[in-house]
Amino acid sequence: MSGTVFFIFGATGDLAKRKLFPAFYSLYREGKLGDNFAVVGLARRPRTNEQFQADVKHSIGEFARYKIDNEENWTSFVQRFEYMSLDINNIENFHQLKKLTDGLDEKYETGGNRLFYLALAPELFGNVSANLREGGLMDTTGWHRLVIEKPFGYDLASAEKLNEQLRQVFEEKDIYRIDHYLGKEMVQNIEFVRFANAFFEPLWNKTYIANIQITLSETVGVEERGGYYDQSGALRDMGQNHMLQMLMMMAMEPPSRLNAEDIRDEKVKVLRSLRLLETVEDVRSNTVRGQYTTGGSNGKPLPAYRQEDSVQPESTTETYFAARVFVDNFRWAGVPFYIRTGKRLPVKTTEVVVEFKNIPDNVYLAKKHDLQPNLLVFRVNPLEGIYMKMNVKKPGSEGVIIPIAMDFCQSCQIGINTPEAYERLLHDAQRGDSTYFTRWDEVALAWQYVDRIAKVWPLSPEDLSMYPAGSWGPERAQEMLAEDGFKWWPVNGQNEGEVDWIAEPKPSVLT
Ligand SMILES: NC(=O)C1=CN([C@@H]2O[C@H](COP(=O)(O)OP(=O)(O)OC[C@H]3O[C@@H](n4cnc5c(N)ncnc54)[C@H](OP(=O)(O)O)[C@@H]3O)[C@@H](O)[C@H]2O)C=CC1
Ligand SMILES: O=C1O[C@H](COP(=O)(O)O)[C@@H](O)[C@H](O)[C@H]1O
Repeated sequence: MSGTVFFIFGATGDLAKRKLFPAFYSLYREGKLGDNFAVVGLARRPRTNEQFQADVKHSIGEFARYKIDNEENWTSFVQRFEYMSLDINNIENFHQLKKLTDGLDEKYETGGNRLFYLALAPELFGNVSANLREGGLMDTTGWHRLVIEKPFGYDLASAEKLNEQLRQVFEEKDIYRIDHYLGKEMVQNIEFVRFANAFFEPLWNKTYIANIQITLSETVGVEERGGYYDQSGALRDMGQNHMLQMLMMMAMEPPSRLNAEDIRDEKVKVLRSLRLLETVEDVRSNTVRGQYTTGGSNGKPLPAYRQEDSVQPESTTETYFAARVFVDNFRWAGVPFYIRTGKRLPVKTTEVVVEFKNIPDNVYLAKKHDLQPNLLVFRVNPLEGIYMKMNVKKPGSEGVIIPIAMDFCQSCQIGINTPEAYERLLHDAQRGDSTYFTRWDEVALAWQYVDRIAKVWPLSPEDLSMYPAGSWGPERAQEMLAEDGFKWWPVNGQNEGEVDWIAEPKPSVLT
């Protein structure tokens, strides 16, 4: 592993505390950081190195996968963390940072390699990159990479502006735009399951697949992020990035070579094939939006979105979003991809369901009453695994067909040792692998798709449906699938009060 100085801009913030410091520790424990590294924490508030190291220890104690159980090992890790108080807008601070870093390069023999991680509010991204150059931090012979958090812009125009600012300092190949869903084990697994299995690969098309459903449901509300979220909403917060990324992974063609550019080329082709929602009516009939009102979960009352901190009392921001998306290419002609996400839904889960078409008319189908389609389900979060729903003969019966599940629960087997998304992504950025980061053309095309929807929504304010916190969101989302003869399949064994089919399958009786 090449030597590296990591810079965490926003080192006193929530992301650094909950995700980044624990990720560093896991990578260190697994020997993935090498010996030649240092971490510089940067934010405005004053901290001594000792205070900062104590913060890092606290964060790791609370959030890391590994316990701190060896004092010598811990000391060798934490002494590499230094803190400097820096204001993004103060160029003098960047000159001081250069001096500090030149010393660290020498001390840890990093070869001048620098990884700048911006765990900051997006409006600061442009200034940081300009000041990195002005402050001389790019003047070394090693590599210089920028890791940048989402959101990347608010719409296509603002994303373009930000991209131009970054490109004045960094080449595209050195910009690592984070979408943490791409760091999730099961999202990465999609392409392996698809392309490494003879019984899926040939079926992965319009002839055999009826529809694909992607659900990202959350039980939480907007927590402390009301100010940001009220400007953003579910479409921009989750739709533009995580949901379209998963859709791309499901729909892309196999890449010719397993390298970052070839894989991302294939993903981009999916975005280019998305059927744009051209007219107001297209948007209205293919999207659903909602906002939670007061409700409850497990007997606990929950406030309405409009009562949350930093949210406008008359806000029309959507906290729920669903859409019917078409990928207009040969493979997917006519196959709907349904996507939905929302806050304050009944369960926290991310799942992708592939519903296969019914088998051709044969003796079973001709006599069937309640034969259910085969499903392949990717469980992404919080459970990780894959299950398949199949039809089999009920043991001991005469022709009773029951659906059964073949369930591979990866997280049950690997448990707490599953690497966190941020660990993988940090490690990939250090070793220069940008496969699971979003390239500029992906970001731009995703905004182009989302912008059209966002522009049209205000024209039909009556389409914003209110749903009680703790429910499954607007009824219209069920109707949208019913129009096509489909329904949302239960996620995590729950949906609209249905009985979990795994627990209590309804038999189809052959007469
Ligand atoms: N938290 C999360 O789980 C997630 C966060 N993100 C994204 O990550 C980024 C950071 O989020 P989060 O950690 O939650 O935000 P926080 O508000 O918790 O932290 C912001 C950080 O920025 C620093 N900061 C603010 N202004 C300046 C300045 N002028 N100069 C230097 N430092 C400054 C703050 O420190 P100080 O006040 O001391 O200067 C603080 O360390 C955002 O882009 C967010 O959208 C993305 C996904 C998840
Ligand atoms: O990017 C975001 O993701 C989280 C959900 O992430 P998960 O890994 O917990 O599923 C979401 O809560 C947040 O609003 C959004 O900004």
